[in-house]
Formats: sequence, structure tokens, C-alpha cells
Amino acid sequence: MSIPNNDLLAFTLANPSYDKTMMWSFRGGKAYLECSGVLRLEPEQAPKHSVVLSAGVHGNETAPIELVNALVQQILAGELELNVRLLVILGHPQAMIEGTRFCDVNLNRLFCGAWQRYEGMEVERAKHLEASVKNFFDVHHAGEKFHYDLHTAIRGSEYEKFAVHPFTNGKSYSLAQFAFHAACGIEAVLLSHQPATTFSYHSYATHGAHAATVELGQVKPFGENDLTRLSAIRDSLVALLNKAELAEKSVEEMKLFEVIDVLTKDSEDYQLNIPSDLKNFTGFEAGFVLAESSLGQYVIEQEGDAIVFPNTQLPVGQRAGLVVRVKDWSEFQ
Ligand SMILES: O=C(O)CCC(=O)N[C@@H](CCC(=O)O)C(=O)O
Ligand SMILES: [Zn+2]
Repeated sequence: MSIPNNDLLAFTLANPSYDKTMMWSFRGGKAYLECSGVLRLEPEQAPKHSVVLSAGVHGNETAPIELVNALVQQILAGELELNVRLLVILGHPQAMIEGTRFCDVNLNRLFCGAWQRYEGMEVERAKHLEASVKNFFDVHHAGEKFHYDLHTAIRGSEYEKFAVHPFTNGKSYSLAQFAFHAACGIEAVLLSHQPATTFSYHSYATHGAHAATVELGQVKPFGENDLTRLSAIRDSLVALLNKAELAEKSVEEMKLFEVIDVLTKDSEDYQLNIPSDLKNFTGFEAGFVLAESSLGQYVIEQEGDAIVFPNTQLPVGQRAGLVVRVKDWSEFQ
């Protein structure tokens, strides 16, 4: 038994609660469907790395889902030879069907065990995805571990494609990862300044994987994405899966930012003083009152400080945006 037409996306949308396992052979390896949307592919020859590719952790972020599904179809059809172990995760099948970011709670806030503090349909999924990633990385035995969690942003961005690098707590960054991002057509890298409960941070902190959340444009419904805009990341992922090589390009082609503050919605009357169509990475003048509520204000400290992921349509206590500042690549060279 296998999935019809090698189409993981169609199978997942048709069977969002599939809780059985399925195993079959394809030209070049073995496929294991571990549950709905979770497919492990093991190559015949000795694997050189272990790679997790996730998409659809937010159900309405469809471009990366289509990108990953196309790669899976090529592999299962024997058109793309695999030389790494690969775990493909379509994160949130029910939200994908409903065309929504999440159903009850934001799945990408539930990792690192944070699911224990929440209620809702995403809780079981987060627990399950953590277990799938653990099982996958527990039998990693060659090369390096990678996890790229692919998203699209709610708003437009000054830099259409950008990566969020997990907080390293003083550990050194991997220049090869930055060069890989550049080869993927990533235009900006954002360095996180504190631990998070996101999927990519979980793989970085818990499993020691090279990891990133990668934003690949703006949210669009299935079928409306222009995948030609993702050709650089597709080609770089093909090289990783097939040649087990990290493509590279000069990092100088990307902007570098660090997160300097997290904006938190601190009360129901919290507001951001920005237009609804303001792009991610738009910078402000020093002294601009970016956010205010009955409990206080957030004032921009330095000219050029910018906002990423502004959003107030969320519960009190959650992240309403990141304030970021340009950084120089020179300190990494
Ligand atoms: O556009 C937005 O506001 C959100 C896009 C998105 O889903 N971003 C991720 C980033 C995760 C990270 O910080 O690593 C998220 O908010 O979960
Ligand atoms: Zn997302």
C-alpha cells in the first residue's frame, strides 16, 4: 500500500486524522507514513545527513506546503535520488483544510513542551510532532541534523524571503548555514535574542539540529502561489537531499538583523500605531510611539529600528511583534 499518485498533500487533506502507519518501497528507498502528514523517507544507500522539512505548521501558509509536496512526489517517483534521511512534516492538516493559521491555539507556540500549558486541538499534534522528530533524530548516525520549518508571512515584507535563526545563548553561529540561506534566495536573516517555543527552536535546542524558521513570501490560498519565486530554495534543497551538499552563496547579499525587543499584547486595548498594510522590516524614527495600551507604551529607541510580524489579533500575553535592528556581518568574519 502507498499514497495515491505519491501526493502526500492530497492524501493528508483527504485523511486529516489518519492515525495508522503505512510502509512501502520506492525506487531508491523506503517510505514510512507515520501518521497524517508525517512521512519518513529512508534511502537505500548509507545516508549522509538527517533532514527535517516541515511546512503547514500554520495551515494557511500554503506555498511551502506545495514546494515540499512537489519534492516528495519527485523522490517517491524515483526522479530525485535521496542521499539523506528525510522527515517531511505537513504540520497542521485540519488548519490546512480550513485555510486558517490555526484552529484553537497557535501550533508554533506549543513546542519545547509548552503544549502542556495549553488546551485545544493543536496540543495533541504538538506532542505528536515532538515525538516524531525525537524518534527521527534519535536514530541519526551520520553527518549533521537539519530542520527547516517553512512558513509564509501574514504581511508583505521589505525582504520577501527571510530566516529566523534560533537563539544560540552564546554558542557560535554556523557560517555554512548563513551561506546556505543566501543560496536559498533568503534576503534577510533575523537573529533571535531569547528562547522560544517554536518548532525550529525546539529542534535546535532539544536535538542540536541546524534549524531555522524560513519565511517564503506572503500567505496565499492553495493554487495561488507563484512557485517560480521559490526556485532558489527548491534547487538548494534538491542539492541537500540529492548530493547531501549545502549550497552556498556570499552572505553579504543578505541583510542581517537582531531582535532587540518582543512586543507583547499586554491588555485588550493594546494597539500598534501602524497601518494594516505596513510591511515587515519597515523602520521608524527614534521617539515614535510604536505600541500603546492602558498599561504603557513602546517607544522606538534608535532610528531605523524596525518591526517584524506585527499582529494584535491574538490573546493577551502573546507576541504582538518583534522589534529588530540592523547588524553588520563583519562580526562573523
Ligand atoms: O507574519 C506573521 O506575523 C507570522 C508568520 C509566522 O508564522 N512566523 C513564525 C515565526 C516563528 C519564529 O519566530 O521562529 C511564527 O510566528 O510562528
Ligand atoms: Zn507561519
